Amino acid sequence: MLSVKRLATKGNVLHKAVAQRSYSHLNASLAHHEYSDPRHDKNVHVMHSRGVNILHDPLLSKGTAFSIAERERLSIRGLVPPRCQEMDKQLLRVKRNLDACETPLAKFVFLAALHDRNETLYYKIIMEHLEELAGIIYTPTVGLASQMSHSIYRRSRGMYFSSQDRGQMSAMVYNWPHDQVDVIVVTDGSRVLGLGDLGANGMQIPIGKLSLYVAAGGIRPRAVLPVVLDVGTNNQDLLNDPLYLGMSHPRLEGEDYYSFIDEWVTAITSRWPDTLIQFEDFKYPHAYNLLAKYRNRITCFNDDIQSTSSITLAGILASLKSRGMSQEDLSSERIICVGAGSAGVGVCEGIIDCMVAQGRVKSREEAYSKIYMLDQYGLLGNPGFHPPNNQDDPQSKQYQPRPTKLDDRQYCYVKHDLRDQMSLEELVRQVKPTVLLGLTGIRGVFSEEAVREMAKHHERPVIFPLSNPDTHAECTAEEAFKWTDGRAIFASGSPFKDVQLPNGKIGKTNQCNNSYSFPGLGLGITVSRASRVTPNMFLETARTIADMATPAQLKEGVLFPGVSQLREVALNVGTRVCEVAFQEGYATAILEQGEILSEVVRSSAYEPDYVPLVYHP
Ligand SMILES: O=C([O-])CC(=O)C(=O)O
Ligand SMILES: [Mg+2]
Repeated sequence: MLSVKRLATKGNVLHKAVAQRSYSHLNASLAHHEYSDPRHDKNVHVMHSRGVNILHDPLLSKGTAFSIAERERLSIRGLVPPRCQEMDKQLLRVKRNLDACETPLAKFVFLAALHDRNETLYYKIIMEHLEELAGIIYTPTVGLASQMSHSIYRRSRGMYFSSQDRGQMSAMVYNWPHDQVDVIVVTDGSRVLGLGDLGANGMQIPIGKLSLYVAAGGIRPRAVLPVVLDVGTNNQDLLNDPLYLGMSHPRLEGEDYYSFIDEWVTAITSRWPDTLIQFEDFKYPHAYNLLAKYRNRITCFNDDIQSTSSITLAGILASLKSRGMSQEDLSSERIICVGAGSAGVGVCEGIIDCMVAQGRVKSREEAYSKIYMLDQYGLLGNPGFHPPNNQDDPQSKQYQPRPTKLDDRQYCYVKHDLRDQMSLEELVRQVKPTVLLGLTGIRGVFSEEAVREMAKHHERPVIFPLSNPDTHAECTAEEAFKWTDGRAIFASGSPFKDVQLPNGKIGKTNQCNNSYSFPGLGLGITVSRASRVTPNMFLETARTIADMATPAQLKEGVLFPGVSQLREVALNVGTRVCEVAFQEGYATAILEQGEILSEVVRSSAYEPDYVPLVYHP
């Protein structure tokens, strides 16, 4: 294993070589090492081929920015317009064209095409306008783009493994052209955001997540791999659509499903043993079962369960400070979580982990007692407490037990002293929660009655409608502020604009999305080459982010730095995750004496700048 220090030195050697224009001494072994150097994108890129293919390779192309000397060196003289244009002019052109697109979906298609032509320029524009463009390449527009993916399809990106590839996957992985893959985001498209089963159309989600891994987390564009596992779909509209691009059969389930995933994991880890695998948008309970199966075997985590949990915990911890309390007061909160799927259960587990780690609860069971969970039927409560059905009154709501039993993870939240399936409104009246979390994927679940009731009992009710995209959030920011007379501390999964309040003040919104947590996690794991992703890494991610807002921001209800600061957030999180990886003994990179981790992490992060291209046959 090359140490972090030695990798840096290799980069410097190459850099010097370019400065002196003495390319001839770059021997094959250096050129080979260049491919395993996480920083080589910053220094020089050694090419083994030249000609028009370079123009058409989005990882290498500079479009009109190739210098005359480079055009000569790479045999592309005459294949681009005569004037060499630096990146600033290219950015101007791209931004003008982007602004002329009339709809968010048109912007999405435009940016995807840029991604396919010139990745450096794509990341430059994304990073310069992160706040504006995150809403296009990521939630909410990526949700619409996923629904429409088969209609807007232009060019393939990433890899698809489908039910027709069984038995072939360990050979197929070698079709991917890059030997080093640092991060894979994989989905089976079974629960895409709050939009349900979108089958192979789910590919837009790994692509969007990995764009943020690069833009915010500083992972190199050539080292990311988006993947769809196409095990069929139960979405009848897609199955009936002649343009749909995925397999045309219902989803594999049971043993067929799990052995399919197993074949894929084996194939991937045989080619890239130290890659980080992020499981994304798998439906409940597959999401949990896969995490339980692989978390202690390979470097992996589930984004919806673990990184959503981490950022939600960060939001609650920061909200404690903004309400004049300390983060250590977490276990004095009363939390209602509406949603008992992968994100709902995952978010609550993270909160419980933190309560236990803080040591203010006597047991994990006591921590569970602080969180009230509802599914689509209502509170997970005690069926025995239900009044008997009134057979004589056909109008009265008849109690029906849930059609499927709660599993062990959900069962931990059952409140034995409260009636099963109690409505949110009634529960709020009884419990007077301090925090309301929404992870249902259903607009309108946070009713006016429930929110107003909550606001009667607390000066600053914490209202987090976390479902994505914005059209599926449990309530809007306008509603939350209106129903609480502007007093809510508000965070949503997808962005909402700040709200002008009748008293002239501004109701500040926060975006509580896992894009604050996963890019830094990936950076920390890539730099430390951690072999496992551990609960402490998520806990520390939450603590790191919760400590970033200033006292003045907290006072106004701002919990996190804005989306434009995602790179800074990721560098902080990445450094902390790296430290945890070394402390817990999972780091396999070697840190030289005297190296400062935060600097190693910062200097490892990719920057979208054109680097000299050198031809070396
Ligand atoms: O993608 C997002 O915006 C957050 C997320 O993971 C989800 O909602 O599934
Ligand atoms: Mg997700």
